Amino acid sequence: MPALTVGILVVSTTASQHLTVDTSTSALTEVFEHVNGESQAAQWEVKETTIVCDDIEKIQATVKKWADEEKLNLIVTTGGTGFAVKDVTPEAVRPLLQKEAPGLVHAMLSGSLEITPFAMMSRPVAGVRNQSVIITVPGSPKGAKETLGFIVRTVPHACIQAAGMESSRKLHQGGTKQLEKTHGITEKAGHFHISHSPSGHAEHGHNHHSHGCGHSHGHQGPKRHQTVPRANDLNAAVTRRHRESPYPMIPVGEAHNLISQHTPVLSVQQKDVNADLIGYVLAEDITAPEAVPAFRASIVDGYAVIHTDGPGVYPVVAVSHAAPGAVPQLKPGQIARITTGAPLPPGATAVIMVEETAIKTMTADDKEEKEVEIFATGIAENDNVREAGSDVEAGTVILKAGTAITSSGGEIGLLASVGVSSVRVFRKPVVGVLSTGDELVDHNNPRSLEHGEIRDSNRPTLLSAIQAQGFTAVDLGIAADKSENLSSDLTRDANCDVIITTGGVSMGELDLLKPTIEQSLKGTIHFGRVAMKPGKPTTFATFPSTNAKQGDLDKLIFALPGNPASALVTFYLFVLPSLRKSAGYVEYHLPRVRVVAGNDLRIDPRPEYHRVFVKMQNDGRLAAFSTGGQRSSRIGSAAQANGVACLPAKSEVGEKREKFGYIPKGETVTAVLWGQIGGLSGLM
Ligand SMILES: Nc1nc2c(c(=O)[nH]1)N[C@H]1C(S)=C(S)[C@@H](COP(=O)(O)OP(=O)(O)OC[C@H]3O[C@@H](n4cnc5c(N)ncnc54)[C@H](O)[C@@H]3O)O[C@H]1N2
Ligand code: MOO
Ligand SMILES: [Mg+2]
Repeated sequence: MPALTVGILVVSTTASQHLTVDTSTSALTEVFEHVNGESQAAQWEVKETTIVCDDIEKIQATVKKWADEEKLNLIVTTGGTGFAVKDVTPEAVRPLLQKEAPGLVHAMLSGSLEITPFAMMSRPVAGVRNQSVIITVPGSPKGAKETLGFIVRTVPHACIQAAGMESSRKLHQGGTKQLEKTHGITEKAGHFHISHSPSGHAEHGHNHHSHGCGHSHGHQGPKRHQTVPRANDLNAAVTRRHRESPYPMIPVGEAHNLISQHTPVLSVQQKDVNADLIGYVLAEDITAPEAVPAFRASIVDGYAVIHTDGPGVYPVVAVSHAAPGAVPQLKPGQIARITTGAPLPPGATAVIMVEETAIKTMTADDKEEKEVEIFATGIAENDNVREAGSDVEAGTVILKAGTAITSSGGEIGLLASVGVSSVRVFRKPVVGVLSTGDELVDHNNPRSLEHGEIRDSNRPTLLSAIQAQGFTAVDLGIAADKSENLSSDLTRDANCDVIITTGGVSMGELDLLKPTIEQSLKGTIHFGRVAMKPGKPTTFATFPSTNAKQGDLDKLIFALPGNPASALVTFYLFVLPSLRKSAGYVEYHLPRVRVVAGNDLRIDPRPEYHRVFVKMQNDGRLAAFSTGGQRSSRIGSAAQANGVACLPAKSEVGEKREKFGYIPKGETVTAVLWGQIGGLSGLM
């Protein structure tokens, strides 16, 4: 798709007066950038941003300029959609719309209502003016971001149609093909039909929105996909099971959004400052109770002087060591021996390094210098002096809320330097790991395997990865492929905030996780399939907690595929960001970098996450080398991998490449990193 141009109009009287308070523009820009990073998604270019006060005429002037003159593809206003007297954005935008878009309004409201009932306090409008699609999202950066997130992957098609783009037919078909593949959505005579149901009885699609009755139908099943039938009935015979997955295959980006939406940030606790604080995120700004240094101190070993005295021979009248205690006053014509970090004698204005001096005379016992000659010339006031508070001023904020305590030691050191011994941080989630499958045998069971048995490699893998990422991992063992076992094992440790299971989520008759979550745990499955390789049956659900300590927070379940490489890749791509969000991380997704393919990388009908080792090259670029065979069962594909190269689906790479079957060596692709980048070996 060509880049679609966007204008972001912040409607806020405060922000229009104090430009610095606007964080909505960057929050919305981030959403577009995030989507740009998804290989199969539309590309957005934020072309215009401006801030106006809550004034109908000003709002209209900007929207008209962007729609009528600049012909931007999408105009997003944020703010002024509430019920306050000053809120006039819908009143300003509505008369400008030549066509209204109730579908977009519905999508924004229904998505937001699932997050907070306060969404009903927003009065969005949406529609088309000339060739521009216009939407109005709420003012809070969080709300704005979430609301935009609900439509941003679908709205390109509206923009392309509204713009009557030359290639719209072709682009649109391409786009629809993608939607069809990932959502089960098809377009017939301009209407979208959502056919989530393999049995064909749930063809609701757009009429869902067009009854005009203003409420949704009472379908059972996952909240967000209201046309999805429930998982297999636990008590039904195998002949009654679904023969096609009832779960729509959603794009990876949508899976990330759903996980973010349902991942709570956990409560705040007080923690001591020591090595156990690593990985926690501060829940408060930390103000320095003490200054560093607390006194004027020397930066070098030498002699404290009065700088105006200049070079010459001076009597050594005192000694100041880096030790507690008072130091006598220095008078003009006198100097004092001093060590690095020791307090300056009152009256001293600079320190001369010992290397720039010589002993002139000594005390009678020859043990100390009596007079010293200073050679240094051009000494300025405060040379080699650390003023009190010059590293840290008492009362200033040294670390802001949202800062993660890293293992580098820097943050712990800073806190310790000002005498902070405990801080308020977000609680980290406790993560249970349960393997499922009758075929599993503990990896350390010394007996040899019987026919059909395999070693449980997922549990030690995930327990290690969770622990290495700084979270508490609880070993929930192996559950047999029986629903009663699964539900009792899933609820066994009430302290777990998050449970990761592996296996039992695909189409086999013993794949019982999904029905168990829905029917026994009364949980909600937010998605049950993702368009990716590996990881297609990745399932994300929440269920009510019975642990009073966890308040009314639901527990999260990541039911990962049993295939070992699939389980580990989906752990990094989906579970880890969620754990980090719960722990208060602001940047909770894994870092992405652009890399050169170090080998030809085979492409698949699904977007593929190819395990690679990313390493710096002699030319200064990063290159990604395949770890070899990428079959989902081969956990060896993750050994020595520090991330994955994100490869587009075959259908996304153009006809020539599609035939070719791989991304050639030397091509640039995006990689997601979970380990340290390899460098050039050798000294700096
Ligand atoms: N008819 C279909 N079959 C399959 C589909 C499909 O769409 N239609 N999807 C395939 C994909 S893709 C994957 S991935 C797997 C996922 O399977 P499950 O998550 O249901 O997992 P299981 O069936 O229980 O096991 C799959 C595989 O993994 C081995 N396994 C399980 N647990 C462990 C463990 N703890 N350590 C090591 N290995 C484990 C298990 O023995 C199986 O070999 O489904 C495909 N099928
Ligand atoms: O989606 Mo599966 O994880 O390819 O083997
Ligand atoms: Mg299975």
